[in-house]
Amino acid sequence: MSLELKDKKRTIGFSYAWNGIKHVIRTERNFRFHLMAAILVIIAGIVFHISHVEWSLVMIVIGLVLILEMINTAIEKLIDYLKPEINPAAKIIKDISAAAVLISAITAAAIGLIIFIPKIIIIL
Ligand SMILES: Nc1ncnc2c1ncn2[C@@H]1O[C@H](COP(=O)(O)OP(=O)(O)OP(=O)(O)O)[C@@H](O)[C@H]1O
Repeated sequence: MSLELKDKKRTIGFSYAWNGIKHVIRTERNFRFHLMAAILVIIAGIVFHISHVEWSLVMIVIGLVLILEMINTAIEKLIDYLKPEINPAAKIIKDISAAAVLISAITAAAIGLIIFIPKIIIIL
């Protein structure tokens, strides 16, 4: 495959991914909430001068929550496409997918508290 064709395919791949990101921002309230929370945590990280290791942990959990929120949305859409009617299997698939997001959010909140609470206590 020529270098030019490879570049073109890569650009098209990015544009599809960007399209997916725009879609979840526009349509998913939970995703917007997690994105806002991520922005606030990044601002807090700058304000409190967190360390490189702390930044790495913050970035990992922010990525984890946003990625799982997107996968959850994709699973919901897939189920709605394949099984739009009420169905017990559809229910449990969606419930498990939502539970994955919840666990990632709890993990992120726990890491946020571990990093920021001691810094807030020092200020107070
Ligand atoms: N086809 C279905 N059959 C049975 N239960 C369903 C079905 N679709 C959704 N549910 C139940 O409703 C819950 C909410 O599903 P829904 O697709 O509305 O997602 P949501 O959490 O409201 O996400 P969003 O707000 O992003 O649409 C599911 O977790 C599941 O328990």
